[in-house]
Amino acid sequence: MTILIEQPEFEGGIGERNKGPVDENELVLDGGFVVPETMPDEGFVAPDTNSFGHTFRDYHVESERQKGVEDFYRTNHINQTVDFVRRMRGEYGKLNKVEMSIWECCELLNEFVDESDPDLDEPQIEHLLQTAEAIRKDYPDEDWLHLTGLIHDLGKVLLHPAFGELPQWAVVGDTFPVGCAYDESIVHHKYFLENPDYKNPVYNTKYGIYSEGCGLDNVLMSWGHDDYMYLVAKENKSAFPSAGLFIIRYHSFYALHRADAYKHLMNEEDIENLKWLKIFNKYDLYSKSKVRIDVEEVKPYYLSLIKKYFPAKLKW
Ligand SMILES: O[C@H]1[C@H](O)[C@@H](O)[C@H](O)[C@@H](O)[C@H]1O
Ligand SMILES: [Fe+2]
Ligand SMILES: [Fe+2]
Repeated sequence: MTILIEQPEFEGGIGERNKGPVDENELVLDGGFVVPETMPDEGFVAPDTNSFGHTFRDYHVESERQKGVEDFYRTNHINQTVDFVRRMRGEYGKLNKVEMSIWECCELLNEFVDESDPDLDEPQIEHLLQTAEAIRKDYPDEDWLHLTGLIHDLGKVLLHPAFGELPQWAVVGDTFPVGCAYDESIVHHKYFLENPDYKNPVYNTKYGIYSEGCGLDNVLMSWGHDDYMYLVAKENKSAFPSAGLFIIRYHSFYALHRADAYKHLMNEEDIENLKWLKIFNKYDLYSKSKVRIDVEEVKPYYLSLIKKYFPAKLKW
């Protein structure tokens, strides 16, 4: 791994700002993948409870961990503004922090535990492999989807000192559009009241700075591991499909893929890609368990996928 640059300053004064109108990137649909209609008989079975014995994504259960999660969302919702997102995209979109392979990044994540997650407190590499292996059971032929499972959370590397050691609220948790009204279905919605954009008439309407059917790639999402990994995968990809990029960018956008909010911003391509995202979510969420994967055993398979879809070293 080559660390190219010292970490950027986090508060204020970050690099060039994205001043212009929303300048997001194009998602080109490959159209090559058709969602299979039948499922194999014996596949991944989603459990009823998470690794703490609670139902999944229950943000109101009484527990020590849940208090931390609620605290996390309070800070997240207060600070994720249009200005903040533009600043982060401008800075991290340069991809000039580190050069390393995908597998090196998986290993870097070993030390981090996600404070926003009520369902899992294992190191992240476990979660990546659990997700990928669960998908592999049910969709053995969709190797790009296995790889998506492996890499979808790699953006959490923003927590690492080489990436500016961003605070958890700027890296993990559910995501949502900024620049238009925050939908009520977003977890712990009440904390948006203290977000300066909440009172800004340019941003607090149904469409805000967007328009009907403008396409999600034109929408600024709250900043974190999803958007960052999307930028990395998009800029470094050789053969990785756009459905995979879509999953990476929106996998934490539960208001969309679980609550059907923000549909008015979607275009035709988004509607197609959402089918894959909904499939993916099952494995991302319900594979969270205490069952450990033997990393050395599955490593050769994932290295072969990485080689097929990405260059040996990526710019991060
Ligand atoms: O707590 C989790 C976690 O950070 C995941 O990586 C993210 O995708 C989820 O949406 C979030 O709620
Ligand atoms: Fe995630
Ligand atoms: Fe995940």
